[in-house]
Amino acid sequence: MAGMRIGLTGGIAAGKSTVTARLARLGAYVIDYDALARTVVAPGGEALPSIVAEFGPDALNPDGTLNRAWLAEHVFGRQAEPGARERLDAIEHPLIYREAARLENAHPEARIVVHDIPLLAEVIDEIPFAFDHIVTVEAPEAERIERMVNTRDMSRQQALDRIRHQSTQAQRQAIADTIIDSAQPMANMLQTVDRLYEQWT
Ligand SMILES: CC(C)(COP(=O)(O)OP(=O)(O)OC[C@H]1O[C@@H](n2cnc3c(N)ncnc32)[C@H](O)[C@@H]1O)[C@@H](O)C(=O)NCCC(=O)NCCS
Ligand SMILES: Nc1ncnc2c1ncn2[C@@H]1O[C@H](COP(=O)(O)OP(=O)(O)OP(=O)(O)O)[C@@H](O)[C@H]1O
Repeated sequence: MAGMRIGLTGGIAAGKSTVTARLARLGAYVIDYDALARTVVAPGGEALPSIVAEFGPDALNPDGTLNRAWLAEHVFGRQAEPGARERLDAIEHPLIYREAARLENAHPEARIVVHDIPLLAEVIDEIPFAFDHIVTVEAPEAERIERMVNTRDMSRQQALDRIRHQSTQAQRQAIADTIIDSAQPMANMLQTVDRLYEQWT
């Protein structure tokens, strides 16, 4: 691709979507990996039959859609079998990368392409893209837990379980060349994003 490819990551509820929304407004083309993960498990999506083969028919709701809460409990929950999350990732990740490549190819005009990848630190050695810059959005764990409990209908335990299955801030910072502090006031954070975009263009 002719433009610049940016990898954007951060812990759960750190503020990635807030940052990517701003970047999209400034003109970047954003590829949202959480959205791609939802596409591949949608009815008719390629991952769904493999998930049922791996985790059993309980992984589906009666209407044939993926039972996300059931699966989240079985891959992130206290009682999750060891390796369950890795088995789910092995099904979904190759399909997500293929879809991301297709989207990129469909937007050759984009000068800045942002891959919004919550798990970039986990997949850095397997992902088939090279990034010109890697940005991580970070806020203290206690603040992220508050955000999840207050705005996402998650219990404190569910928030902690999700964090436990992710890379640490130090691991994300080790792969990043830019850190956006999302504990600072929103207006300041957005200004930081605007300045970054200016540097890239
Ligand atoms: C297990 C699933 C069905 C749970 O769905 P749920 O609606 O509860 O969560 P959602 O998809 O909205 O994800 C919210 C956040 O959870 C975290 N998360 C999601 N998957 C994973 C994972 N495999 N490992 C660690 N954290 C994860 C990310 O921070 C993500 O932003 C879903 O997360 C999933 O399909 N995960 C595997 C695919 C994946 O790797 N997704 C991340 C894209 S890189
Ligand atoms: N600088 C900030 N100051 C105050 N609140 C913020 C700031 N940045 C983000 N938030 C808030 O934190 C919450 C989580 O932000 P956002 O949804 O962007 O995170 P995310 O990293 O995309 O989450 P996920 O990992 O679940 O995809 C939102 O309610 C958002 O408004």
